[in-house]
Amino acid sequence: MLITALTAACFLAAYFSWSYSLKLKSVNYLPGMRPPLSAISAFGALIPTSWWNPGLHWSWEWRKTNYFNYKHDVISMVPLIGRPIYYTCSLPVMKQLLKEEGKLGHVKPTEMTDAVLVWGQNLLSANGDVWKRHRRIVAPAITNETYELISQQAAALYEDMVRAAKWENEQVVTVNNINQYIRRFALGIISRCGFGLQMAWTDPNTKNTEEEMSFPTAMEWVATTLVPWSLVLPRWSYRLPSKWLRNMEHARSSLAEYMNTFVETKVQELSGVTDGDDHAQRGDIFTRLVAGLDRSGKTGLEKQEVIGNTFALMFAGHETTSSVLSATLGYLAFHQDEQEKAYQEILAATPANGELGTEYLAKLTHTLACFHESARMIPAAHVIPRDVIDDVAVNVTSPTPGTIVFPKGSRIIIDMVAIHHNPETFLDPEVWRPSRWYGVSEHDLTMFSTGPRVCPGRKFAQMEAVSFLAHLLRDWKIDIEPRNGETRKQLEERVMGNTKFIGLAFGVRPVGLKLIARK
Ligand code: HEM
Repeated sequence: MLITALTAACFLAAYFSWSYSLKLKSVNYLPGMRPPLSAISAFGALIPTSWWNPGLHWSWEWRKTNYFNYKHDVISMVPLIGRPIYYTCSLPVMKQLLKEEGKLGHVKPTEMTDAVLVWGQNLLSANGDVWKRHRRIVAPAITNETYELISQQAAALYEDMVRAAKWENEQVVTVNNINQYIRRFALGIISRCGFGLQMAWTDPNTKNTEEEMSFPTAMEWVATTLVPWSLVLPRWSYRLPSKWLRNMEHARSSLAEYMNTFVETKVQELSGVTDGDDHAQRGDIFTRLVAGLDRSGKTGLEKQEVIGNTFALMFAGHETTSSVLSATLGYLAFHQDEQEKAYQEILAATPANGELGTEYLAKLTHTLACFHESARMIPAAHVIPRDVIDDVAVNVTSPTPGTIVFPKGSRIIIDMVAIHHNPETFLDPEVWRPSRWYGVSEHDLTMFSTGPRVCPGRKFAQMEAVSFLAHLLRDWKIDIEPRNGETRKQLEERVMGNTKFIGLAFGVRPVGLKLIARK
């Protein structure tokens, strides 16, 4: 018995050592991490970052020293259990990989995009020709009219927020969790401007009973809980006797029903539109997507694809922007001089009637730079994963100039945290300095990626962020209270260094702020 067990153990050890040596060979023995579990496997991600397990947060936790002190453009992670992965902290490598990706045909790993496929194929998850068709229809659906709508709706939502929170007559307000307000604001903006859904600040349908769940609540559950957990949990588990799992299933089915109704209603609305009417051309994003339903072949979307894209845009469009906006407010509270600059800029741009339209927002370059700098410090889209379908060669400069070939079938993770904290690219990367974004061209706003799959919601996010900041900073000076004799520096490290995943977006944990009325 003992001999059998020992022999089995020997075989197992020999097998592991043989398969591990193959994995090392597959990455050409490129230096890097050799953990027991992959950082993006279900178990590896759930275990906190520590010396033996990189975990989901390794890139952030070790951001000051990663990639052998940023002396290697590309490293490999070869886990004992799980597939080997290349990671890069180099902006030039990212550009080489993504610039031509339409031609090179990289694909997004399905395990990492399946979670947003539940409602139908969509721009976020699709690859190849399917992606091209979705991109052709979805990206142009965000138009100048959308940006105009954002500036109008941001003003209305901001007023609703102040009223609902009863801040109107207050001189000083203490907010324990500004992120909550911003999340609701961002969901309100994408619902109203993207999909013409007049989501009120205070949800009248707050009962959220077993039978009925409101749209915002269902969206919140799905975006922050169902999507990330569905990467780990099997589908059947939603039927297990647990209130939490039941809620998740309830949220999924409620959202499916809402989205189905939205599409049906919009189809009926559009069926009343005569040929000469350009209503569909002028409409919000959703109207344009539904207008594409009738078409076929290369220019059309199926009903389930319209629903898939509706969800994808809602999802991609609110968690990311709200994460960066929360971080921006945190940084502005710590950097009073930069906040004052933004305030003066906003005052100078505000017309006599107080209305901030798109033309005034275009003048808020410093305010926008504060948003960009926060997106650099804490990138909401923290990784860009790709599988290459052919050998791909890239030029590197560190540790020595040369070429690295990623063999066909390999997985590469473009590490957005490391790219944005790499001192070779960003001088003093740990310093929050908005001026580094002054005059930077749209194509170099790295936090929105680059190449054909660059974020189509970039301008949407910028308009939304600047509109919100313009209203809030005009009315309130924001500050943050130290605790137990902390210095401002220590406080900043504690608050802004404390990050987590909100759904699939990366962001700062709840930030508590003091708002002091400007008048
Ligand atoms: C601060 C806010 C945002 C940031 C930092 C951000 C960042 C990014 C990044 C880095 C990508 C590339 C991901 C990849 O290729 O794997 C991306 C893609 C995407 N983003 Fe954004 N995004 C933001 C806001 C938005 C908004 C507001 C929308 C919609 C209204 C949106 C919709 C999308 C979509 C649909 C894609 C997939 C595009 C494709 O694959 O062709 N994003 N975003």
